[in-house]
Amino acid sequence: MTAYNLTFQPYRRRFRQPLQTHHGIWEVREGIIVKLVDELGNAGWGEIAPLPWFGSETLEDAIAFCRGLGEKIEVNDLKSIPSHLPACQFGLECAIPSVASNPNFPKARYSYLLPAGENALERWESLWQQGGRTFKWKIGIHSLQQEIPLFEKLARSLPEGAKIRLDANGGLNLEAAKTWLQGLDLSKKVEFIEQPLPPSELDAMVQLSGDFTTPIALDESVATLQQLEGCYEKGWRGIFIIKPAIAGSPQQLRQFCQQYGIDAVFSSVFETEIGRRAALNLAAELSNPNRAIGFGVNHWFD
Ligand SMILES: O=C(O)CCC(=O)C1=CC=C[C@@H](O)[C@@H]1C(=O)O
Ligand SMILES: [Mg+2]
Repeated sequence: MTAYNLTFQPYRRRFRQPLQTHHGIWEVREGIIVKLVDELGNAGWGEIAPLPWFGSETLEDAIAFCRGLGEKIEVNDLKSIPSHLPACQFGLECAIPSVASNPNFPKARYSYLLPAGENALERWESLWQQGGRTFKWKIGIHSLQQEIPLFEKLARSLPEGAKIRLDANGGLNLEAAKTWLQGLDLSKKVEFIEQPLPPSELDAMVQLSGDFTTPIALDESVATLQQLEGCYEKGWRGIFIIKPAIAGSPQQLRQFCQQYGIDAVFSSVFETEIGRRAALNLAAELSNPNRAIGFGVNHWFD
C-alpha cells in the first residue's frame, strides 16, 4: 500500500481589480498548495481552491481536513475523502505523483472574462489583440435598464467572429431572464447565457431552454459532482459549466463526462498554475472541443 508524506501551504492572491458578480465583490483568491512525496521520493503537487458560494467547502474546512490527515497518509485516505470536501478531493488526488503533460491550448480556445459593467468596453480589445475570440461578461449586477444597453454597445463594438457569453450567476428572476432571452434570440450574438436563475429554479431553466433558442449553461447548479449527477438525472441536457477544481475527484468526473457525453465547458476558479495545469489537462480530455474553455482569467492577476 503506497504511503505518502503530506505537506501543505495556504496562499492568498489579490485580484488586480475586485471581481464583481451577483454573488458580491471578490478581492482575494485564497487556497492551499498540497505536496505528496511517495516512498521513492517522487513528488507531486495539487491545489485546493474552495469556492464556498458555489457549494464547495470553505478554506477553513479544507485546512482543518489537511491538518487532520497528518503527515503520513495512505492511498485509502485519498480515496475516502468525503464528498462534502470536493476541492480537497480534487487537490489531493491531483497531488499523487505522476507524469502529467503540459496542456497546450491556443489563445482562441480560451474564453476571456471581462470586467462587469462598462469597463468591459475598454478591456476586450487588448484581449482580442492577444488572440482571444470568446468573451464572457457578467450580468445580474446592475438593472436590466443599465445592462441591456451596455450589452448592445459591447456586442456592436466586438469584431465579426467574436463570441459573447453572459453570466448572471443566478442573479436574474424569471421575468428578467425572459427579457434577456427574447433580445438575445433576435441578436444571435451570444453563445450562451450562464446560470440565469438560482440553482433552486432548475425546472424553470429547463422550460426556458425549450422556449428560447439562445442556449443556457448551468454553472452554480452543477458545481459539485453530486449536483452534476442530480441535474442530469432531473433531465438537464443543455450546457454544463464544469469547474474541475471544485467538482470533486477527477477520476469520478472523467467517468461521468465520458459515460454521458455531456456538452461540457470547463472553467477556472482562478486557481494558481498548479491547479490550472491539472484542470486544463482534464479540459483537454473532456471539454467540448467546439467551445472555448473558461480559463482566460490570468489577466485578473498581476
Ligand atoms: O468561466 C470563465 O469563463 C471564467 C471563470 C468564471 O467566470 C468564474 C469563476 C469563479 C467564480 C465565478 O465568479 C465565475 C463564474 O461564475 O463562472
Ligand atoms: Mg459562471
